[in-house]
Amino acid sequence: MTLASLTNLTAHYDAGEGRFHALDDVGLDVESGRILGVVGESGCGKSTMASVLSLNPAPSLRVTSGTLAVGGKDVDLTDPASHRPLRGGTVALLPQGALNALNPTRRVGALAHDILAAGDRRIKRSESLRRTAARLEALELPPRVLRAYPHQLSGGMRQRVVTALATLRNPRLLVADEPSSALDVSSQRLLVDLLRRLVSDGLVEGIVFITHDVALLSELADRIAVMYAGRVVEEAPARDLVASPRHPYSQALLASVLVPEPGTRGRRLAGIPGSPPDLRAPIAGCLFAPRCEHAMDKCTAERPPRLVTGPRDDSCWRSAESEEAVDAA
Ligand SMILES: Nc1ncnc2c1ncn2[C@@H]1O[C@H](COP(=O)(O)OP(=O)(O)OP(=O)(O)O)[C@@H](O)[C@H]1O
Repeated sequence: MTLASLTNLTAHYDAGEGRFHALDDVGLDVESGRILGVVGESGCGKSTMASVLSLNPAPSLRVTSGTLAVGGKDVDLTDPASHRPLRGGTVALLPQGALNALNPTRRVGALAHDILAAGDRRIKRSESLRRTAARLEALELPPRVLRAYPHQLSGGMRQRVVTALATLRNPRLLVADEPSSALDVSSQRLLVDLLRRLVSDGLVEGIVFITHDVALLSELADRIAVMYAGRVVEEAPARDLVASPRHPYSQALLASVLVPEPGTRGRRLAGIPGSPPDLRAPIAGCLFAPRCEHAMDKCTAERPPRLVTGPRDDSCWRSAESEEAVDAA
């Protein structure tokens, strides 16, 4: 069952005399009880999309179209005034950087009370603390954490506290924006286990997990969406996407993290030649065409359609034409 549907999200930043077209007709579906991973290079619009999806759009961002259907409601993403009642309760953000996400001058218990009071102004402090202690325990944190200031906690504990606070109001949809990027490998693993547990225990109904780390997503996510220059270019079940990416950008992205280092058991980061397009001017065709070894004339002239085949879809003229060839045969 679909928990949340994002459709037709288009947004830009005002950049000096022009516009920076950060998101262009982005659409995503999150199934109930599932984790959707979103992956892409730095600057492709992941955090911008996370800010809109979690109903906390970046202040200078102008959303020109977009709807989020979640929990039986259709949210008009161009109208931030309508977002407040849903923020934190229906949709919540698990932000980047656990240390910066916590006010250093307040104890964890006080931060938790503020969050719960935002959803229920009459909640008593004792009730807030009781509920928070239970959530901390579920995340294997001792009750003493309630009295601690953020700087008194280790990095891994802080990340778990941020996770506890973000999910305190049992949001239906949790948007996790690179929450693991600053963590060491063992803290990263704990976080991944924790997020899986939050979904399987029903404390959150679904997660959108944003990262540039495909290897991490291949373990965590049920489905993966690949973003390039403000567009989703491919979406598929995680296993299918990792085993047989269809869009040339997905292929290049996967190759860039999965190239074995000669003579070692490690894996080398291989760059993708060229650089992402300048999004200050509208671009008619496929945004990856200038870097794509398979590009045809059509690719630079016309935006490729989104081709849905079974549980996966991609937006590439090569896929569209081979599908037409199959249909014609
Ligand atoms: N306030 C802003 N004004 C103008 N442009 C911005 C602003 N914030 C972000 N951008 C641009 O929008 C694009 C998308 O940025 P965003 O932070 O969403 O990318 P990202 O995929 O999350 O990158 P990273 O992985 O590095 O966090 C980038 O090219 C960025 O330079």
